[in-house]
Amino acid sequence: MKEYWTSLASLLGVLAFCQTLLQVVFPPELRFATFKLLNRISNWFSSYCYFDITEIDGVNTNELYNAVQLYLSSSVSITGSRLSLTRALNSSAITFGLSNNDCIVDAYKGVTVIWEHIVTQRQSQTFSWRPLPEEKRGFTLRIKKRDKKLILDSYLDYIMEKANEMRRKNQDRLLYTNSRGGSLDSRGHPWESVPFKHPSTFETLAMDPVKKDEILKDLVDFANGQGFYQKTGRAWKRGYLLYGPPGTGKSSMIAAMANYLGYDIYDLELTEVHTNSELRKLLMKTSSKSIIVIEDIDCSLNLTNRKNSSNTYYDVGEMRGGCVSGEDGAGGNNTITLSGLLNFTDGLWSCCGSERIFVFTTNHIEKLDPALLRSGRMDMHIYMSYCSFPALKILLKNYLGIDEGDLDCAVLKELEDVVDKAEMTPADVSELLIKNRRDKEKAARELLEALKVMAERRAKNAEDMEEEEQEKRALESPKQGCEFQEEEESCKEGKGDDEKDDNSTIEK
Ligand SMILES: Nc1ncnc2c1ncn2[C@@H]1O[C@H](COP(=O)(O)OP(=O)(O)OP(=O)(O)O)[C@@H](O)[C@H]1O
Repeated sequence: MKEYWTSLASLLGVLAFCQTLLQVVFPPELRFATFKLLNRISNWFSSYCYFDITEIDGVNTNELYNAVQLYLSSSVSITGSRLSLTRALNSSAITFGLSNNDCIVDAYKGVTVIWEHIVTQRQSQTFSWRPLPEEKRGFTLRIKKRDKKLILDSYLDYIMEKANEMRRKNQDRLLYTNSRGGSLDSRGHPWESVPFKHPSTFETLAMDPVKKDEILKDLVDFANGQGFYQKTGRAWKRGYLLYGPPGTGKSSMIAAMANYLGYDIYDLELTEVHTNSELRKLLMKTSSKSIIVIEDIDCSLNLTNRKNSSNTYYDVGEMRGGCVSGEDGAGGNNTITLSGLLNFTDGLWSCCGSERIFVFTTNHIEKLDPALLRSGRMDMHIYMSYCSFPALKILLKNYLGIDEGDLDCAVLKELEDVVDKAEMTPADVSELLIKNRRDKEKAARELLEALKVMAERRAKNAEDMEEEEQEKRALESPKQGCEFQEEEESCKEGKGDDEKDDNSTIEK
C-alpha cells in the first residue's frame, strides 16, 4: 500500500514537471495558435463544414435565424421528442421549436443536413441602444463540403420562402386605420391596428369565375414578381380600382385579397388627413406586404373641383364641412392635392417599401378625375357588377349548399333569365338567402319571386323614363325634332358602349 502511494506521488511529480516544462516551452499564445492549427488541420481532413446563424446580428435581429426557427418548427413537431412551444402576438397558431442544444436532420434535394440549436449564456452586456437577451441563441448548420454550393445557392432561399409562407398562414391579418385625426399613439405611430378577421375569400366571393381567375392570376404574378419588378426597374407595387354600385362586394374583394396574400390592410381615411406631408408620413409608416385602401375615393376628395378651377387642388375641408383654403402646391394648410395623392401612389415616396398594393374604391367612376384613371395609375380597373347568373350560383352554393344539379331545371332556367334584368346586388341576394336558409326550396322560390318583381320594376322604370323623355321632346319646338332624333340615336350608341364597358374588367 505504501509503495502504491509512493508511485502515485512520483507520477504526480512528473506530471507537474511536464506541465511547468510545457508552460516554458509553449507559452499560452503559442498554445492557442497550436490549437487553432490543429483545428484547421482537422477541418482540412473533415468532410463537413459548418454555418453559424446567430439570433442577433450585432444589434439587429437576424431574419435568417427567425426563418430557420419557423421552417424547422414544421418538421420538429413530427420528429422531435422534446420541443419548445411559443405563440406569437396576434398569431392564432402555436409554433414548435427545437429545444436548447438539440439536433434535427433535414433533407433538401436529396442532400442531408443537420441543424443544431445552440444556446449559451451571454458573457457580458456590451453597450447597445437596446438590451440584448441574456441567452445567446443560434443555429449551426452542418453539411457535407461537397453540398456547400447547393446549400448556399438555394437551400437558404428556400427556407426564407417557406418561412414567409408559414408566417402568412399562421399570422392573423392586421387592419390599420388613421381615424384618430392625425394624432400619434404612445410609440409615435400614426396608425392604430386591430386583428383583421374578415372571412371573405375568393371562394366565397360571388362574381364571374373568369373575372375572378383573372384577378387571382394577377395577384399571384404580383406576389411572385420580385424578379420581374427588379429586372424591369419598376417599383414593386400594384394598383386596383374597384368600382360598381354599393353592395356588389368591393370591401369583400379587398378582404379576400388580403386573406389570399396574407397581407395587412391599411384603411386610409383621407378626410382625417390634412396635408400632403401628413399623407406622406402615413405612407412611410406602412409596412411591406400590405394593401393600402382608400374607400369611396369620390367622397373623400372633391375631385370635381378640378373642372371648375384653374388651380389643381382639391379641398377635403369642404367634405368635412370646413372652408375652402388657399393654394397648396406642396402640401400647405388643410388641403390634400390630387398631385399629393398621385405622389402617394406613384411618386418616389411610394417606393419607400415594397410589395404593396393600392386599392381605391368608388361607386361613381364617372366622378373621378381622368388623372386617376390614366394608364399606369391604377393597373387594373375591376367592375363589381350586379348579381350575374354565375355569381348567383356561387351564392346559392355558399348560403344554401345548393349545386346546379340540385335545383329543378325549370327554376334554374327562370333564375338565369331574370337575374340580369333584375339588377339586384349580391348583398341583397345574400340577405334573401340568409333569411330562408333553413328551407332551401322556399329560399330559391322567394329569390325567384324577388328577382321577377325587381326585373318588372326595372322594366317599368325604363319605360317611364323613356316616356318622359319623349314628352319632353314633344314639348320642344318641332323644328328641333330632327336634331333630337339624331341626338337620341347617338345617345343610344353611347349607352351601348357603356354597357359593354360595364361587363368587362379593364386591364391597363
Ligand atoms: N360579390 C359578393 N360576393 C359575396 N358576398 C357579397 C358580394 N357582394 C356583397 N356581398 C355581401 O354583402 C355584404 C356587403 O358587401 P360589401 O360591403 O363588400 O359591398 P361594397 O360594394 O363594398 O359596398 P359599399 O360600396 O356600400 O361599401 C358583404 O358582407 C357580403 O356578405
